[in-house]
Amino acid sequence: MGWEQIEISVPNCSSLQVISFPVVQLHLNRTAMRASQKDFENAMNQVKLLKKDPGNEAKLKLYALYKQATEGPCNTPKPGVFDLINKAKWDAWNALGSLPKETARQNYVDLVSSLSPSLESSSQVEPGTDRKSTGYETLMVTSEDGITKIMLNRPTKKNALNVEMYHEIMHALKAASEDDSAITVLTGNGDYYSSGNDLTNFTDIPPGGVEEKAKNGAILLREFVGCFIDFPKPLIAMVNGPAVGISVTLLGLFDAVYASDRATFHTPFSHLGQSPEGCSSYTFPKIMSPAKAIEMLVFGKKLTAGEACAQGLVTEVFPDSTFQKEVWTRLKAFAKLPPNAMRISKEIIRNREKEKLHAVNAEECSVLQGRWLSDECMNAVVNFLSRKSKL
Ligand SMILES: CCCCCC/C=C/C(=O)SCCNC(=O)CCNC(=O)[C@H](O)C(C)(C)COP(=O)(O)OP(=O)(O)OC[C@H]1O[C@@H](n2cnc3c(N)ncnc32)[C@H](O)[C@@H]1OP(=O)(O)O
Repeated sequence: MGWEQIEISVPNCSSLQVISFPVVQLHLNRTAMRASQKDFENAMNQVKLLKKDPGNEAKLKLYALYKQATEGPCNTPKPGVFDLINKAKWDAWNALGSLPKETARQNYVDLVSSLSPSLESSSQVEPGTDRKSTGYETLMVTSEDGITKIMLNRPTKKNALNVEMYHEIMHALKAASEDDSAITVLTGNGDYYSSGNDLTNFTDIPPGGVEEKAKNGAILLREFVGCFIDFPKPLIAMVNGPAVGISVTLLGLFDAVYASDRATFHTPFSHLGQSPEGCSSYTFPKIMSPAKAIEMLVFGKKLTAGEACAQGLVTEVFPDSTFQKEVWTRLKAFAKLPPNAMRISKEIIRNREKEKLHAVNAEECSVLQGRWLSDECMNAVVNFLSRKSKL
């Protein structure tokens, strides 16, 4: 690891002290952080180029965010009262509590950018533009021909949804609901549509323990699913490959689902000691009959694209070789229709169900919060993470 000495004066200590500040972090889990490493490294390099000393407060904040972003919440013993430098560093890090690593990384980049306004980070958007195409760590978002495309972009992780991705999808949906596009499309980059919830989300336990983790997860999930329930424009899923877990259940909230014949649809909730979400406990029985919904949601039966289409979950299936071309041609034609008429028609079709869907969402999240604390769930996650089991 490379270290750069940064001088810092500590309150109650008259002399200038020196702390070591990591500028290269070779110990990072490179795979997990790959998407953000460039911005993060750029920001670390920018720190070295600062013309003015940012002051102790900012330096401690940078240190704390760096540690949180790379190691997670502070869990080292508190230094003694006379160890002033290390105590100040520890206090700053510890004050970040359970702030997610991804947020800490972004805050670090933002802080560096605010300290050096002339040095723009590559993750920053240009003035006057929104976050389309740039600024997302886990998504590629573009807007063209009246269509906003939100592409899940963690192909090496089969587009598993980590905490950052949940937040970014909510942000992208909000932006799409306000932009001038007529329709919005969600799809995946690479061979998968999505492998569902990132099971490593369960590993980052905050100081409040697993109960706090489960509570925060339920709050996030409720807000996330709520964005799909309330999305005002036609929302279309282009299922380019296998879909698992929450990426399947949410499909019941889309207005059309087009699938490649390579796609499969799998909700192995019982195998994972979990229970259905995404309003699927309500939408799936309505879409495909209670018995078929139970085969999927309770027994974890995996459907082919053809089967999912026969049961009404998928609108139409296309050969993989022509999937992109055929679906985009169709979507471009849809996007030329009068946008207000489409929005109003969607509203009249969906609105009377909205209240019910929000109630279902709340109930599912509350049940899941309990499930996440069960031995059945914890064992399933541990088995996956220790590579003892896959779907
Ligand atoms: C705020 C919380 C909200 C929670 C909402 C509740 C949501 C519930 C669900 O979505 S349940 C579904 C959870 N998903 C899974 O159980 C899938 C687990 N993954 C697998 O079983 C397999 O990875 C696979 C079948 C999807 C693909 O298998 P294979 O083709 O053999 O590829 P790899 O297993 O080698 O995967 C490549 C790479 O991706 C990582 N990865 C894949 N899926 C996930 C995942 N869901 N979570 C975390 N990581 C995942 C995998 O570990 C490999 O990483 P590596 O190369 O080893 O670093």
